Amino acid sequence: MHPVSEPIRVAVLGAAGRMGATVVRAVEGAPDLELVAALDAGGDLTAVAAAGAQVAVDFTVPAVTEGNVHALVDAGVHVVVGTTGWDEAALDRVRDHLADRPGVGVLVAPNFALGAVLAMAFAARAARWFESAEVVELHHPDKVDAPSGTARHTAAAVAAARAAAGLGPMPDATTQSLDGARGADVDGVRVHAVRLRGLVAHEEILLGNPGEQLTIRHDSFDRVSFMPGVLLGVREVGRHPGLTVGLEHLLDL
Ligand SMILES: NC(=O)c1ccc[n+]([C@@H]2O[C@H](COP(=O)([O-])OP(=O)(O)OC[C@H]3O[C@@H](n4cnc5c(N)ncnc54)[C@H](O)[C@@H]3O)[C@@H](O)[C@H]2O)c1
Ligand SMILES: O=C(O)C1=N[C@H](C(=O)O)CCC1
Repeated sequence: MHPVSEPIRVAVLGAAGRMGATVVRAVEGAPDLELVAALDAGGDLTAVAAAGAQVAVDFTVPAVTEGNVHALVDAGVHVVVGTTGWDEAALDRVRDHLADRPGVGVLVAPNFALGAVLAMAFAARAARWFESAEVVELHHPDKVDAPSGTARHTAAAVAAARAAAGLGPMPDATTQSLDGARGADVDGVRVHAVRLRGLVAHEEILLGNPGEQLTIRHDSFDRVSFMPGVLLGVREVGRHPGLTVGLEHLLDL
């Protein structure tokens, strides 16, 4: 007889939202996980530790997610964060906080869809071979942040790969434009955000050379696409103390 291990006790923050509600169903459907708390705006964060949660999953809003993480780290609860809007300064604050809480793990991942993580990795790998690279992200119009966390993460990875290969700025003769026409600048990579009813979450990385183009595209048609990655994060975060940024670090890419 194999010993039967106890389920991991999980709390979900933002449980009434589009992603939070999907995560609640995914946790309830996983035999090795147990949902012990589901909170939305106005909920009492101390209920998470009080319910015995070992891992909390945060799909809330950019304005509150960092505060949630610090409170949960103080309570000794591992955190899986899908909420976007993080910048380097906020990530550094969490990293510093975790240095005082050895054993606690926080995973911040802008995209939990396995295909999106692979698209980012492929783009970073291809970037050094192309003169030009731009990112287009396309989302549902209820999204509050732009560009998407995924697009920021992708552009930063493409920029780092270009810098490591010794590539300079991309060709661009634009000297006159309406504000915003050339998109946002993420480490020198242009990022364009589309908001359109009917979409869920989509990204294209366009890579150009004289006479050729490589397009890497990923589409999430349904929020269930994020669930295998979220559940992987829940199962793994306790084995990765400190701060991990990006699901790619758990996928052996
Ligand atoms: N990492 C990924 O794979 C991934 C995938 C989809 C969405 N997202 C991100 O997840 C976030 C949520 O997206 P969504 O579409 O579910 O948004 P949503 O607006 O549907 O849900 C957010 C929920 O958070 C709740 N909330 C607000 N303040 C709260 C607080 N203090 N405590 C608890 N709950 C609070 C809101 O009431 C709402 O129910 C966004 O930042 C989005 O970009 C990430
Ligand atoms: O629906 C959203 O909002 C999404 N946000 C993430 C992002 O900003 O990258 C991931 C995809 C869906």
